[in-house]
Amino acid sequence: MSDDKVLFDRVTKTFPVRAGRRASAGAVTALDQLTLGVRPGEFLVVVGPSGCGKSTLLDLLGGLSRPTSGEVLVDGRPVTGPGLDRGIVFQQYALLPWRTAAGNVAFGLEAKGVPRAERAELVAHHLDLVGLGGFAERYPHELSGGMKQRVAIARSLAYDPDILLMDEPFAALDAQTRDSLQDELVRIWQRTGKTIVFITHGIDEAVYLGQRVAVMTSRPGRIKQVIEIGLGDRGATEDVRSSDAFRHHRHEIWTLLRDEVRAAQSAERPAARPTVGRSGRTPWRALLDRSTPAPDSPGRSGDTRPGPADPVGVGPRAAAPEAGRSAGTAVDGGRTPAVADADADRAAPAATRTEEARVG
Ligand SMILES: Nc1ncnc2c1ncn2[C@@H]1O[C@H](COP(=O)(O)OP(=O)(O)OP(=O)(O)O)[C@@H](O)[C@H]1O
Repeated sequence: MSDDKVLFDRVTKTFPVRAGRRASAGAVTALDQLTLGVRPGEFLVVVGPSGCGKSTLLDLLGGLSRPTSGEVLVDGRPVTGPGLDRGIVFQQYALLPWRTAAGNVAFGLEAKGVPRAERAELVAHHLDLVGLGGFAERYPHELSGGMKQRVAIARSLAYDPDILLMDEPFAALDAQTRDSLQDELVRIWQRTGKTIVFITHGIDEAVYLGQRVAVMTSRPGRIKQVIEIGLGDRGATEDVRSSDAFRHHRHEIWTLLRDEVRAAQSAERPAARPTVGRSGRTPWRALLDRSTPAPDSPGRSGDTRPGPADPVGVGPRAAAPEAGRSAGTAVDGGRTPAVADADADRAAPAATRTEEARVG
């Protein structure tokens, strides 16, 4: 038996796709024979091009869907559904608007049957842990985006899962809030010793947070390479993001991702002729140039972020409360094929607009 806390063992996941206006019915292979181990207590970050199957991977580990073949194992046992041993934090906070911060953190504890007094203690402890000790009685609409995400993290930690699954949790936040939440997350991880699996579009975020970074191929997703990050103690160095080691890892991951991003972007527009802008470059080249400069180029260190400067994604994905990721349930509890089609339809014009903005 492996010593891994989590093991994706030759996992394949396909989704049936209904016939649409422009396509016949078929199947999408999101993950193909993917194998990845996560060590106990490890902070593992997964990065990859848009649509390569990152969220599918996390959903499988969360027990929100099942592999088509292969196995997802936690402590050597197959995952058969959601469980309190795994807490999930999505990009959208998914807080209950009618409950205060404390009420939201208490939610999972109530479901677990934790007695009232113990619950109050755990709620207070975890709100303190995320720096929200003074905000227990605030409702979600009275909290900033960063505070809401802190509440979501506190809620997931409060029922003491072994593994924290995080699907682009900071992608919707501004850069400053994101930086401080990254620091807090590292501190929380060091204090709690949880195993963390963190999905991101951001290379800098991956390098800053991860002990190891797993780089995925374009769809169908596999693990292209796993990079050991040697930055030492984040808290001990004044500005880790400016260090040579940070730049080295950033460049290493960017190089691995470059070809995958190209492949993913051309797959999104199979029928379209490449548009050549005034620069003489194709849109994907312009996107890479604009959003992911050569990592060691001057003045851009620390700049590769999800969002506008996102090198490998096309924007936020919707997230649903912990009961299931998707609002649509037509196929396998994930996004409906109709929504997936619509995503693909939107992607090409967006890319073209970016090119126009750049060269126009
Ligand atoms: N329920 C579903 N039905 C059909 N196709 C799906 C479903 N869920 C995901 N897919 C497809 O599987 C592939 C992987 O999707 P997934 O959301 O896991 O990618 P991702 O890497 O997380 O993307 P992004 O970075 O853009 O969020 C995509 O092509 C997506 O359209």
